Amino acid sequence: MNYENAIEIEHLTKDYGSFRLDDVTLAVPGGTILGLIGENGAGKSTTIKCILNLVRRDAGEIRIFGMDNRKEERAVKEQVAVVLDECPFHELLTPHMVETILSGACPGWDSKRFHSLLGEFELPEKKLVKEFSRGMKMKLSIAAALARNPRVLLLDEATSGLDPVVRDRILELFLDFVSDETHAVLLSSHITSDLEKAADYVAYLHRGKLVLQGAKDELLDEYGRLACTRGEMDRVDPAFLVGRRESAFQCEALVRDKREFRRRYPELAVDPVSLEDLMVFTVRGDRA
Ligand SMILES: Nc1ncnc2c1ncn2[C@@H]1O[C@H](COP(=O)(O)OP(=O)(O)OP(=O)(O)O)[C@@H](O)[C@H]1O
Repeated sequence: MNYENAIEIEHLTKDYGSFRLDDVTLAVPGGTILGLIGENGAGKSTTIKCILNLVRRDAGEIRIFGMDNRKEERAVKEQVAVVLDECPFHELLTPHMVETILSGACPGWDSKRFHSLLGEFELPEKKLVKEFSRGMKMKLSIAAALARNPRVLLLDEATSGLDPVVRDRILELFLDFVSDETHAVLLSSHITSDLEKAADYVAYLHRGKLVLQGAKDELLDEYGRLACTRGEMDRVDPAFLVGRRESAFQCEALVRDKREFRRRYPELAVDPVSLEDLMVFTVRGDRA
């Protein structure tokens, strides 16, 4: 791995007994957004907490722009801002008070940016956090994270409480953020359509293991969706198929190596896939 990478995770393992995050290796190059997808309990938050050192890993290495996240924890913390699915600010604070606290505590704090984001997100500066809706709390957390002027943004389900219009604007802000190659975003989300819009890379965690990862456009290009009769499906080389599902009327499966498949079976139609198809069929394949 080279140090153009903003985040490097190598062989990360965390064993909780009943759950094991198992040998996860991934990299997020500078200037890009990686979408971390996976079902509930797949290990997305555990991965993010390991990057932040909030959870002690059992094995593996994590580097932020080449800095070891344990040996150089302080320097790493200055470069990384995080938005978790819970608002980190006390209920009795106002955005104005949040700014007073964070401007003193965070060396790179950008007051102008914070105020402009508060304005854009229509967040009242003098209202108590406890009177905020879930979406308003999320927006405040995102505004505070961006105003810290980090190089790396980690977002754990940070857009899930937001309406589509606000989510769209926030994705634009993230895309804007990574237009600087010294920045990067790792965004975990169940909303795969958001990742389709914004992510350059996708990593799919399933039961603690990375089952799929790569450049989003390449993954969407490599796979296809096949719907045909059982007789047709039975003729297909199973090596092409992921997560076959049958009903009384038709068979469905994800097809890997779509181009080669089309060459071998020109009579069978293969449709484009979404990230959601990739998730659902891969899990189905695992259960089969
Ligand atoms: N402190 C802990 N002690 C024991 N097990 C834990 C602990 N924290 C998390 N786990 C387990 O680790 C597994 C992965 O949890 P994690 O929160 O990383 O999943 P996730 O992919 O973020 O899920 P979700 O999409 O539901 O937020 C779960 O089975 C969870 O119960």
